[in-house]
Amino acid sequence: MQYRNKMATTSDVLLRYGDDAYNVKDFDIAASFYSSAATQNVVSDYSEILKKRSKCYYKTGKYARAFDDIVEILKIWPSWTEGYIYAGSCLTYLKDLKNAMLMYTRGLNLDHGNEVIQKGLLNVKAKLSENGGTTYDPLTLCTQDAYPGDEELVKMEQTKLDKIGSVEIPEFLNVPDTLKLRGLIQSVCKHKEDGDYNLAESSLVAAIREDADNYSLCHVLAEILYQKNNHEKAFQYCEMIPKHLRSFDTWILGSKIRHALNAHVSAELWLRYATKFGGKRAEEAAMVFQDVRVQRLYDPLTSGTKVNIRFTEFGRTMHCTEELNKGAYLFREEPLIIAQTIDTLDVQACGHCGKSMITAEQYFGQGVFRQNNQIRAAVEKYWPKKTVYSCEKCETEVYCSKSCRTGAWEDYHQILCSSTNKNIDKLHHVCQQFKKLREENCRVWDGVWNAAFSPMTLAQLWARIICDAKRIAKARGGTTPDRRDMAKAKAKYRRFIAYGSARNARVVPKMMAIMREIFSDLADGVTMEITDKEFEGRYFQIACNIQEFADPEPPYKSFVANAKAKPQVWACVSPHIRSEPPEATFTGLFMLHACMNHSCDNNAEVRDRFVDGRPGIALQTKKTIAAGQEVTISYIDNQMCRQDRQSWLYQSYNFWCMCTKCQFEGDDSTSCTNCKKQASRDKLFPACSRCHHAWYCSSHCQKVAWKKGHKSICNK
Ligand SMILES: C[S@@+](CC[C@H](N)C(=O)[O-])C[C@H]1O[C@@H](n2cnc3c(N)ncnc32)[C@H](O)[C@@H]1O
Repeated sequence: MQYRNKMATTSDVLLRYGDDAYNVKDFDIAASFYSSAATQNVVSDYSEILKKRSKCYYKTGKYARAFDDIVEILKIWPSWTEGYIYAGSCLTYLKDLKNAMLMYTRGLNLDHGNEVIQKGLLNVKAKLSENGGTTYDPLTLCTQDAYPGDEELVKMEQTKLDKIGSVEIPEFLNVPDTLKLRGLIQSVCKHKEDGDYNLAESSLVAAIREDADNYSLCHVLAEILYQKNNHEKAFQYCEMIPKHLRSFDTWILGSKIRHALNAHVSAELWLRYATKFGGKRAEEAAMVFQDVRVQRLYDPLTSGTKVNIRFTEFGRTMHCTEELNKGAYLFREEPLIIAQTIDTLDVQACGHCGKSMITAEQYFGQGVFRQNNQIRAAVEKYWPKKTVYSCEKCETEVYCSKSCRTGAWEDYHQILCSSTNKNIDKLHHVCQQFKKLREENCRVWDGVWNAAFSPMTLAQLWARIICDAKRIAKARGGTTPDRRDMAKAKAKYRRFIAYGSARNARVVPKMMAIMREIFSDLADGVTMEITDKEFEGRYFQIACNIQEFADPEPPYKSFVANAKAKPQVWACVSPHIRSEPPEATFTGLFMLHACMNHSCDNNAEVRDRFVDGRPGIALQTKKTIAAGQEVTISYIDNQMCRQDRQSWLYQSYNFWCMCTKCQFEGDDSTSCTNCKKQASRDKLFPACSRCHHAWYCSSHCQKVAWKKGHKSICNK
């Protein structure tokens, strides 16, 4: 980076440049010249420039910036009705609906009959009621905190970036030739308009040589080079802009360039600046930050699959990378942690991998098994022989192999084994007691437990973190994990969103106490403090992301297949075959699966499948999914009516579903599903004759709704 003579270009010239660019609809360049003009105090009509610039921002979708300018103008000129319309519209785009309403209302106070304002207001009100007051805000749930090890990564990335170097600009002593500069800028605008980026690039290079202090030009050139995928050159021009002169857009552009150059952590660094200095646009920067982070964390996980993960207004979302037909598989995945569901604890299964080890006695029931010799003979011959490996110390947990037993010990059981942790028995006892309560249809055990998932899942999670931290400490030659080791061990779980409204630490204080006891007294000087916050956070992580799954090939399946092949055997076995056999079901946390949002009209389904020889899950399409389309699953039973679906989702996951099915199905015949008109008590609205899940006040409303979306969800 060279230091050059500063030579300001006068404001009226900058204004003219801006107008030239505006006239050829190059609003980005126009805005950058208006910005330069606005910073020069000699300009007589400041609000006129802001007006021009806000229009450029508005036209290029930079609504927060446009809004900021409009507010400035309104301070000078509060009776500018059009300003309130623009402001309302910007805020609507920015989803700040309450303030949008305020702006429109102020405009309406000035001009009561203004139809544009009235329309804007109606639109905002409709959007507000659509949102149903949801509080889900993925940006506040996903922080910008660095990951352990990011510091070292940034240094490595910077060394690589330094090698790209900077642009050599000769020292200028002469005053820029404004006429020549204007000509060059006009040709930049023209070439950009014609889509000829090569010519635009060479004119910009010449313009920068003429007026190297014009960092707007460096920004525009870097942007063009970035679009042309010439990331290294783009980086060089972006680097020319000194830190204190970088605009919000430059921080964003710089981060994109770094991201393209595989300097993902540096990109995050630039985006932190963009968020910090973004003012009203901070949210925009925060979205880009999360998207960059999501790509850095998830692209390695999705390589070789047919999906990718991106960040949208609904947080992490999964998308198809190619068009897929119904029945296609998207990916398979193994769980990060698993725990057997409380209801199925009687069915023997491997505690480490989840393989079913159901015995013939458990399957047929003790009575049948003991009294029926033929069954016992068939079992002897055809039931797969499984050796059960118990934990050698506690004999409580069982495994399907020696390697699972060793794996379990290394991964978590050394913390949760009653031989080393006396308090774990309390948790086992609670699980058994709660199982009994659930058999009596009790879903909540006051103060002890209230969730559908087993509390053992929580214990597993903490135990795995401790075991990982111990491994990390050992690898660096330490004996006891320190804070950094713990942070590293916890890092992978940061991918799981934690969202909910109940204060579970207060709702189930007895479980909190049990967990505190289990994790307070660990050997080797290791501690895990289960604070209220830690408990709440982990509880919600599990509640929001858990998935039930089971061994796809439990022993009875091969028994049935073998027995069926022998008619004589089958004749005696078949009367005892169970239509709903007892299953050992597990709940698990899966990294990719946890990125899938819910839709009541989901396009994919979770299947039980083996992954590397162990029970896991596979995602299968339910209908054709286009490339780029979001992949959704259902968190609930979609056969329920709209009202039930909505309340289940709100109670369990804290959001109001806004999927197509929820939008284009109604609740009952008392209101029109399309226009929301209320029916009179003696004349309710007729239902859609096909699906009976939508009600309309007129055939006009029915036709409108059909076209708008009912068509896609109307099933016989
Ligand atoms: C398994 S996560 C799905 C991925 C999530 N978007 C993320 O960023 O991690 C489940 C959480 O995502 C949110 N979510 C899922 N589907 C949604 C939807 N249709 N509308 C709003 N929020 C949704 C809820 O907060 C839910 O608890």
